[in-house]
Amino acid sequence: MTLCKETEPIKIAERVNDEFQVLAPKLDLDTPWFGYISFKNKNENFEFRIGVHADKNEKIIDWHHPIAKYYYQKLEIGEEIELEPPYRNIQGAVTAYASAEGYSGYLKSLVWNDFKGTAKIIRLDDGTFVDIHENQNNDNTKVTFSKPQQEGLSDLISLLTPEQYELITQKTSEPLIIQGRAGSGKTSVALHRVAWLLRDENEIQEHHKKTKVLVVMFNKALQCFVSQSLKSLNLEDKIEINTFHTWAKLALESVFKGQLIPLSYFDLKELFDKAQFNDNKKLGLIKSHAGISQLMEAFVKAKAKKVWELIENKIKEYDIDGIRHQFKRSTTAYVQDIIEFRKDIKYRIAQEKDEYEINRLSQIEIVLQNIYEKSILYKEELFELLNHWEWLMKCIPNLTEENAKSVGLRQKIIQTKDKASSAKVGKYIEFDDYALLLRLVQLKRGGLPYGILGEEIFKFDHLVIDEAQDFGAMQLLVLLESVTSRTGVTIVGDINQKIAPEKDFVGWDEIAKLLNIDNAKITRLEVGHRSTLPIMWLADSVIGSKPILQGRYGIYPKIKSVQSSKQLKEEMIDFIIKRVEQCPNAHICIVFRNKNIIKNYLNDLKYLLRHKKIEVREGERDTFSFRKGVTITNIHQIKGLEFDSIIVGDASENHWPNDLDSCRLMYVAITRAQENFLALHEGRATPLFSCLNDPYFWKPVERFLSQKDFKPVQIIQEEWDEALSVIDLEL
Ligand SMILES: Nc1ncnc2c1ncn2[C@@H]1O[C@H](COP(=O)(O)OP(=O)(O)OP(=O)(O)O)[C@@H](O)[C@H]1O
Repeated sequence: MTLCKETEPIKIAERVNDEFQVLAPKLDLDTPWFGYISFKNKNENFEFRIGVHADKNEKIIDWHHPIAKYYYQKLEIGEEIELEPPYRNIQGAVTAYASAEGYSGYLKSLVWNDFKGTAKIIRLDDGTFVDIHENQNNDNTKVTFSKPQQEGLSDLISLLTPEQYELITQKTSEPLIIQGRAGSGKTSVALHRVAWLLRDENEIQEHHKKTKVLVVMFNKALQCFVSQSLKSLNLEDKIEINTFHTWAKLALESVFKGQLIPLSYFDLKELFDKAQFNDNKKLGLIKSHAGISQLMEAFVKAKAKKVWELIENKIKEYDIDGIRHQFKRSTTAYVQDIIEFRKDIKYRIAQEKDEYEINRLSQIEIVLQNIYEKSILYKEELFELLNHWEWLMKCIPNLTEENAKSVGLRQKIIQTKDKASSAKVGKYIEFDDYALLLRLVQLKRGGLPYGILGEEIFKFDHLVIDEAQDFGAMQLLVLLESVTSRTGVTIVGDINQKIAPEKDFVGWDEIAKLLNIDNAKITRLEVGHRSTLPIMWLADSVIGSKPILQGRYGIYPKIKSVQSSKQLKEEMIDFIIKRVEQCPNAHICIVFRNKNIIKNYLNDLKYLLRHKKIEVREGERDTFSFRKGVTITNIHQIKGLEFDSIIVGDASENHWPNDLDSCRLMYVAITRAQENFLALHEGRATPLFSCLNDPYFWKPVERFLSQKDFKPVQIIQEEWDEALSVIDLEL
């Protein structure tokens, strides 16, 4: 079916709708294709439809195809394109391009661009099509259509901006570091990049035993949210996606085979209280300092030297043919070297017939086995390392002797809990020890062990770190060492959303240094796509960031004062009922900074909304549900997530004073909202919203939104120079 010959956008949408109904059942997709581009030269018209999957018979190319690049580049109508080989015979001027979104085989929306301009057509619930581009206004309730239920990151293959497309398709010869505004698509770009790389056989070979791509984040609920989007990206079962905590725990369990017991925050508190030890948070922080890594490296190097001297000494009388000299002696990975050495000796024994030779080699094997067993006492070595206060002071700048000694004492309390009298340490560790132990294993083995016997080393081909701002230096280092090449990494984050204040973020330049590429390109994504422009404007003002006038129109965020908690609940109910009437699939999140009051609201709201068939539930870690309805949760659960609407239920000064942590947490809360943001407060309002007292605060947004198409006005340098050039001076 040719679309480019039709000139009426509504008719085009109807034709696409017919096409979708025929193709969708066959291609088994909501949206059989999502992108369209046509171009024309003197002799020919070319038309391409772009989909997630190619279908030759239906003339659909997939989004990896080189021609799809022109769709993503959002060329100007009339712009000439000439394809690179082998498609050189395809060339002409762009006549139209469009993006389409379907739902259950029907066209849901179509953005059509041709020489007449842009049309944005949507299908209403009654099956008719309207062009909403012409009728845009600030009220998102005027055009009613069913927003589909969203249970994971929405699929945006069709919507990628040219900048996002370029990042996704960047080769792995360079690491990708992206920082950017909330909702600018960082997580989405990282996942699409993995999907892109997994399609390209030259980049990542799929491994038949273990997945070769690791995606790590900090927040459990975000991991669940993102996991729900993997199917549409064709990434299900192809990647490992985990929180750092779970990934590190699993990795350590395979090393220690059940000999580790992590201590919770409460266990630690009890331990320190009992020992009358002041658990100074700062002391815990020392463990995630990059200096410890240098110390560890020096420590392992020294051990390696000693161990090889010992091996030399012990086996020289049996090693008449100098086998020991044939083996690799890495500066740090001596445990792996011993494993290889022992494997070879075992092989020689198996081949040998001569009894004397077998005995001789067996003696060597016994020595190696004994030394190997003593070399994998990682917990004991960590204990030794942290109890050397002089070493700690050398590697961590400005560390006082008192604090250095306290680090050791603290470690003693943890690691000697319930230990057997014959052992140096017990089974207990704290969360920060995960990274330290893994790093120690990596140094001594050259990577993390893998395979039934644990003798092989496994590395990922590609690593994605999401929410990088919440990782400590040691955790980042462990992750970066788990990937084959440091260029095979995608790291994304936003310092304004740092909600783990106890960890010092190493900074973007430092990450580039850790990657050993000091000049690595750090890309910044500026446009927030999740929230409307008014919501982003407020969020940027809360963190004092320079706002940008770009984005979707929408209604203004509200802050309301209430007199009692009864009235607060009434306001919530009123908001929820109205919003669900407008948008039945909306997922509304009520968020509190104070975790302890959630249960109280949960029960009351369940009761008050019982007749409206609106589900109310608590959101917590991996039990977080992303279905329509109401989720009540605390601020630390929602980073990276998105909701139709956000209500902050305790927006008073008590809970949200004007400090850095509050600013960042409030920024996270505001930017989770796609359409609506409401803050309610009993008592004095948080000073974070004082910008709203400025009568001019919304003026720039109002002016911008009143423009017909919301493109920011760009002034190019020449225009600027020309406008300001002074030719005659009237003196
Ligand atoms: N080019 C785009 N067009 C339309 N929507 C987009 C685009 N890019 C991203 N989005 C949408 O914006 C939302 C935010 O995307 P994503 O979660 O990837 O951003 P983020 O930068 O990781 O956000 P945050 O920092 O807040 O976690 C998602 O719903 C995503 O589908």
